[in-house]
Amino acid sequence: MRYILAIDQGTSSSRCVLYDRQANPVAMAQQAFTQHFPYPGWVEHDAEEIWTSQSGVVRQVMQDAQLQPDDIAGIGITNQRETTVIWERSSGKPIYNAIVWQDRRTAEDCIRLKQAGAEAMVKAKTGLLLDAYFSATKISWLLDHVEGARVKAERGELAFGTIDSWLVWKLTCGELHITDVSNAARTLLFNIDTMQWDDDLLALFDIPASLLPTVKSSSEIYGQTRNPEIGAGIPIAAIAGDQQAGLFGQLCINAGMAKCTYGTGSFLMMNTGAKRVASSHGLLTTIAWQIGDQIHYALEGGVFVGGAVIQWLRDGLGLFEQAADSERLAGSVDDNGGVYFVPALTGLGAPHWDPHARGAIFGITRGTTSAHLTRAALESICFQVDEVLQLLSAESGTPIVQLRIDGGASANNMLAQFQADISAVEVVRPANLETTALGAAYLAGIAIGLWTIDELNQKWRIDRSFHETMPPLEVELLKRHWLKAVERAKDWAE
Ligand SMILES: Nc1ncnc2c1ncn2[C@@H]1O[C@H](COP(=O)(O)OP(=O)(O)O)[C@@H](O)[C@H]1O
Ligand SMILES: O=P(O)(O)OC[C@H](O)CO
Repeated sequence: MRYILAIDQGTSSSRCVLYDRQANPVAMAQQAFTQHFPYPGWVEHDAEEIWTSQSGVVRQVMQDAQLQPDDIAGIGITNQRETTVIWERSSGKPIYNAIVWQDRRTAEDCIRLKQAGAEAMVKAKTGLLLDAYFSATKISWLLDHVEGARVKAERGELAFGTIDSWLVWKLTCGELHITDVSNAARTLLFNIDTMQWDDDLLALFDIPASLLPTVKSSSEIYGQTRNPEIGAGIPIAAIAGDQQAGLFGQLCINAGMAKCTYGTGSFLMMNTGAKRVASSHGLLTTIAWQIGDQIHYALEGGVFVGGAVIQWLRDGLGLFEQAADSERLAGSVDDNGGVYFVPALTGLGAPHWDPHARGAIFGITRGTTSAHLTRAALESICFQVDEVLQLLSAESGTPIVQLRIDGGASANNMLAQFQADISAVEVVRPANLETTALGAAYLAGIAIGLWTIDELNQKWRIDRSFHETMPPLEVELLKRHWLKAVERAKDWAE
């Protein structure tokens, strides 16, 4: 019996899931790690702690299932994207904490580059926008602010990687410095037409090419583990960014299929097949995956605060004890009572991209209760997703009729029903909600020859699907108020 091990390195925790030959999950371990917030708007992780938490859960799963390295046919890696690590090639030590995708410290740098007219080129080559979210300005910041870093980088002594590269480096004890196309496509340095690191972009951000990893496909045997903490000789067989792995794990394998992950943020992604669809409304064009020489592109919209608004009601306001209690509380009233909550707690992502927007609650009256507030918060997750969904349908030219959902907040039936109502789509929740790890495992199993895409497609199992029931006039009224609220929350912070 041989197993596939999926490493899922997320923003708040490191997870490991073990799958058997039929791709059934058989063991799982998870460990949270420290979030560092040194200044307002800054978010860092200790890259060494990422490794120790990740290797810890891998060891735990192997122990629980009583496995030796020989029992594992391959490892698939999936990871929080854009988060930037630079380390010394000789010692393998990071020169600074990892700068996390949520970190806004380079927002002003991006504004300056935009004012200098760089955005059109960046967008044409990368499919992305000039925003602090992506890796490039984080790399420049590290080179400019860590003493001696730029000189060392120019001498070829440093390596840059997103979290996948860092994990592969650690797994192979520095033998491999690689990434895959789906992660490279999030750096602002990778040309998604030529599928190469781009000299013009490297010059724009003043980044030496010697820092960069070699770019590989998302599903192939790159090499073997060498690290004694895990065990030697296990093939590393897949790498994909977590949203792209989620799209694959949801088996959205054909053009036009879309998924939404409702986690801390909400991430919508549509497979656009071999076609690169450009957006003129703030969506991102990106690479979904490469298998063999076949590349799938995707159109994406990321909403920064999704389930996190429920966390805030729980931890910041103490309205309930568990996130799941939000469903009962919100369900205790018939409607939102005219309350609209714009959860722009860290600014607004797609499609507005307003770093200066802030959270705001509108329509409060003397009759407003915690139940209305909670209902408005849940609805806000869906309104934000709906804005992206409508744009995805319009810009891709393929109206979304079915949305496959996953992530922690997708367990909330009220949320799923409201999404179906306001977006007029069938919302489908699969039986296995760990789609990110599953996608990484699928990609690894394909590389090893354990299964084919067609076989995987047979494994798709639905937990529940939700259909629209709300009268169109009511939907229109709700959306009109939502848009009014969003406009008022914009451009607040100075
Ligand atoms: N039943 C629920 N209803 C609404 N929100 C929920 C529910 N369960 C979890 N959440 C929210 O989902 C998020 C956790 O989802 P998860 O997929 O684990 O996130 P991540 O991978 O981003 O850490 C939290 O922000 C939490 O508030
Ligand atoms: O770790 P997650 O699930 O919050 O995902 C983070 C995304 O990859 C950021 O782009």
